[in-house]
Amino acid sequence: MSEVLELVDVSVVRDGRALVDDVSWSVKEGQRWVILGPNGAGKTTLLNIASSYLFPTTGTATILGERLGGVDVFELRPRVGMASIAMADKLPGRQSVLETVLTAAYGMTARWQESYEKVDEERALAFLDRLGMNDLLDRKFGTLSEGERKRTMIARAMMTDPELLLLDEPAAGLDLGGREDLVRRLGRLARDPYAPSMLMVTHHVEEIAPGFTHVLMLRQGQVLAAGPIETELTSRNLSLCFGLPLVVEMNGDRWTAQGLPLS
Ligand SMILES: Nc1ncnc2c1ncn2[C@@H]1O[C@H](COP(=O)(O)OP(=O)(O)OP(=O)(O)O)[C@@H](O)[C@H]1O
Repeated sequence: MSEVLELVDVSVVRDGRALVDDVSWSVKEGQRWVILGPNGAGKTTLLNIASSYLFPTTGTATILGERLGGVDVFELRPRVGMASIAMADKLPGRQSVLETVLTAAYGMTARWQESYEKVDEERALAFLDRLGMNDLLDRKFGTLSEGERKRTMIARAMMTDPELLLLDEPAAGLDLGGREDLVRRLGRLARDPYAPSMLMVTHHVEEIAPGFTHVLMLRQGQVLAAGPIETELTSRNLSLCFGLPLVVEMNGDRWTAQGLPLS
C-alpha cells in the first residue's frame, strides 16, 4: 500500500505559537481517517496542509508522493478533493447546483463558457444523483439549505476524480435527518473500494460513518492518538483529548459518546 499523505515532524507556527506541533502522520491508500479534537486543536490547519494550501513552517509534507515545496501545487491540487465551508463561501450563489459541480472539472469556481463536454456533465449528474441532489439541479447554489450545500460540495469535490478526498465538518449544522442522510451516503462512499482515500474532520463521533477505518486525535496541535479506529477510539483517549471524562461506545456499526455525570 502506498502513502497518500506523509507528514514528518510538521509544525505550523503563527505569532510564535505552534498551531500544529511536531506532527508525524502517515495515511495509506484506501484508508478512511476521522480527525477528532477540541476547538482550536489544529484539525483544519492539518487539512489545509493536506490540500497543499498551507505549507509547514518546519518538517516535511508529502502529498500523493509529491513533497510540498518541491512540486507545482497547481498540478497537485486537482488530485485532492476538498469539501469545506471555506470553499463553499468562495462559490457564486447565483450559479445553479449543476454548474457549481461542473465548474470543478475545469478548476474554476464560476462558469466561463457556454458549453461543457458531455462527459463532464454526465459525471456531474452521476455524483449529484449519488448525493440525492437530482431534484435540485437548477436551483441557485446560494438558495440551498445547509445540508443541500454540503452534499453539493461533496459532489463538487469528487468531480476531478481525486485520489484523496478531504471533508471538513461535512455534517456541521445539519438537523438529525440531514445528518443521518449524510452519514449513510458517506458510509456508502467509505465502503466503495474505488472511492478515494478520505480524511474527515468532525466534532462528533456520532457523525463517523461505517467504513471509516482510522482515527487521528489532536490536542493543542499535537497527536494524542493515531491508528485503527477500533483500537484508538477509546473512552480513555477521548477523555484525554477533550479534557473531561467521556464514555465512548459502539452501537451496531455507529459510535456514541457522552460525558459522565458530575458527582
Ligand atoms: N492564520 C492564523 N494566525 C494565527 N492563528 C491562527 C491562524 N489560523 C488559525 N489559527 C489558530 O490556530 C488554532 C488551530 O486552528 P484550526 O482552525 O486548525 O483548529 P480546529 O481544530 O480546526 O478548530 P475548530 O474545531 O474550532 O474548527 C486556533 O487556535 C486558531 O485560532
